[in-house]
This record gives sequence, C-alpha cells and structure tokens, in this order.
Amino acid sequence: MEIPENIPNSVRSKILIDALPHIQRYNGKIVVVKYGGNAMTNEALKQAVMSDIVLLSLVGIKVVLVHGGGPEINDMLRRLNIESKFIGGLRYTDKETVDVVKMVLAGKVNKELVALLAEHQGSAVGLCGIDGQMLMAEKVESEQDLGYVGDIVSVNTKPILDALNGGYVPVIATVASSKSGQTYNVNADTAAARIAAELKAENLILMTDIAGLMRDKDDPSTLMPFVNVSEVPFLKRQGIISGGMIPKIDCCVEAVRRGVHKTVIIDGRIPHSILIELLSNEGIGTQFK
Ligand SMILES: Nc1ncnc2c1ncn2[C@@H]1O[C@H](COP(=O)(O)OP(=O)(O)O)[C@@H](O)[C@H]1O
Ligand SMILES: CC(=O)N[C@@H](CCC(=O)OP(=O)(O)O)C(=O)O
Repeated sequence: MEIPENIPNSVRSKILIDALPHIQRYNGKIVVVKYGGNAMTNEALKQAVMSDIVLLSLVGIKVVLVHGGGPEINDMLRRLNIESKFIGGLRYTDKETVDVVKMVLAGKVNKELVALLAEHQGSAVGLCGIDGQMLMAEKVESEQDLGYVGDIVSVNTKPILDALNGGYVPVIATVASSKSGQTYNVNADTAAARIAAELKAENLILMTDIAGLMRDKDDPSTLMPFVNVSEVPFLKRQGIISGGMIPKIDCCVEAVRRGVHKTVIIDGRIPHSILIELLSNEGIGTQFK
C-alpha cells in the first residue's frame, strides 16, 4: 500500500521514531508468531505478513513462524473425497488423514511460506516437528477418540535456535513424531504456545481471522482487550469460548502460565497487524495476563 503523498515528512519521521523504544525492547528477543487459518488464505495479507516478518528480523527481533493450514488440509481432503471432522476444535485424524496433514503442512504450506519470505529478501528455513526431533508427541487421550492427534511431550529447541543463530527465520509445520516413529497431527496454536514457552519467548502472537476474544463472537463491539487466565474456566462454562477458539484460548493460558511475557490474539485480517502489535503503542486484539 502506498503512503498518500500529502502526509507530511514530520508525520513519517514520527512514526519511525515512535517505533524506536519498541525495537529496543524486542531487539535480540524471541517472538513466536502463529499464522494460520483463514488469515492465511488471502494473498495480499500473506504478502503483508511476510514483509512484516522480514522487517522485524532486520531490526534484530528473532521471529519464529509457526504455521497452520487447516483450510488447505480441508481443501486437499475434499479433493480426495475424505470427510473433514472436528471434535472440540481439533481435527479427527485417521490413518489416511494424517498422511494428508503431513503432506499439506510440511510440504505445500511450509515450502510456500519459505519461498514467500525469500521473495521478500528474507532468509528462512522450513522445518517440521519431526526434523531434529523438535516436537515429540503421544496420542491425545480424550473422551472421544481423535485418532492420530498428538499431545506434545517434549520440545527440542536446538534446531530452532540453530536456525535463529544462523540468521534464518525458522518456519515450523506442526506435525510431530512419537518415539516409535508414528506421525501425529498437532494443532498449530497448541504447538506455537509450547514452542514459545520452551524458547522463553518474549511474545506469542496468534493471528486469526477475528478481532480477538469476544463476549459475543458475532459482535465486534464485545471484544475483550484483556483477559485474566483465571477467568477462562468461567468463560468456557458460559459457552462464550467455542469451536476453534477453545484450543487457541487453552494455549494462551498455557503460554502465560509457562512464563511467556506477552500473549495476544490479533486480527490477521488487518494489514500489518504484527507490526502494529509489536512496534506501536496501539493495543489490538486480546491480551492474556
Ligand atoms: N468468543 C469468541 N470470540 C471470537 N471467536 C470465537 C469465539 N468463540 C468461537 N469463536 C470462533 O473461533 C474462530 C477462530 O478459531 P479458528 O477458526 O480455529 O482460528 P484459526 O483457523 O485462525 O486457528 C473464530 O473465527 C470464531 O468463529
Ligand atoms: C489437531 C488439529 O486440529 N490440527 C490442525 C493442524 C493445522 C492447524 O492448526 O491449522 P490452523 O491454525 O490453520 O487451524 C488441523 O489438522 O487442521
């Protein structure tokens, strides 16, 4: 997007200089960005996210990009005539589906994001949880069987730190492996929170396709700018949190409890929302405390 010609230079320079304390705060720090869902299906927004990540890396912020790709998996399953089924916001993953998930996340989506970052003159390496035994998982135990959906049991941060120290943005697909070599499908929000906690990240940013957590999900005026994690069980009992928001909120709670300094859900439909979140005084979306 072009900046209109009539904006005075004093305003342009003020915007840049106002970013300075934020750049100083985050310089050398790790920020985990989870990007996925419908926020990842709009091409123009995707380009904006990639340029934001390259900019943040160039000002010394160590960005780790954890991605989803639910809509792409749905699309591929549809083409293969396999039904998509969700239980409590998680995909029921049978033997055929886990192969499709691996193919789409670690193959198509991961490599597309790496290539897009390169297009924006960024340096990225694509990894999935199986690489370097980064994400080890076991089958999720729940009332309803979820098939090959994994719970992360351990995280090896070395491949991520090696990539960061080599000057690369690690781009992570959230398929994991068990000790016996079985592939598991891990929800990308859950994985991002766990990775952020293990990396002792300064900030976890979950980008989605809605303004944040709302009391009424169909009414943006009910956006909750701050949520204390102790309120979450009550919000769940009231049915305020449902569908895909359930794993998202659970992982925000986990990230806060495990010491990530700032955990936010932001609206990925707003162009450059990551820059606004990190480099300005604007509070957007929902912050968990
Ligand atoms: N209280 C709520 N506030 C906002 N969104 C909610 C709420 N409860 C349920 N949702 C739903 O959760 C969705 C976000 O989860 P999901 O689609 O899984 O995100 P993503 O694909 O970005 O990971 C929203 O689009 C919305 O329909
Ligand atoms: C277990 C589970 O639900 N895994 C997700 C992994 C991808 C994901 O989380 O993608 P989004 O962030 O785009 O929704 C799935 O299969 O859709």
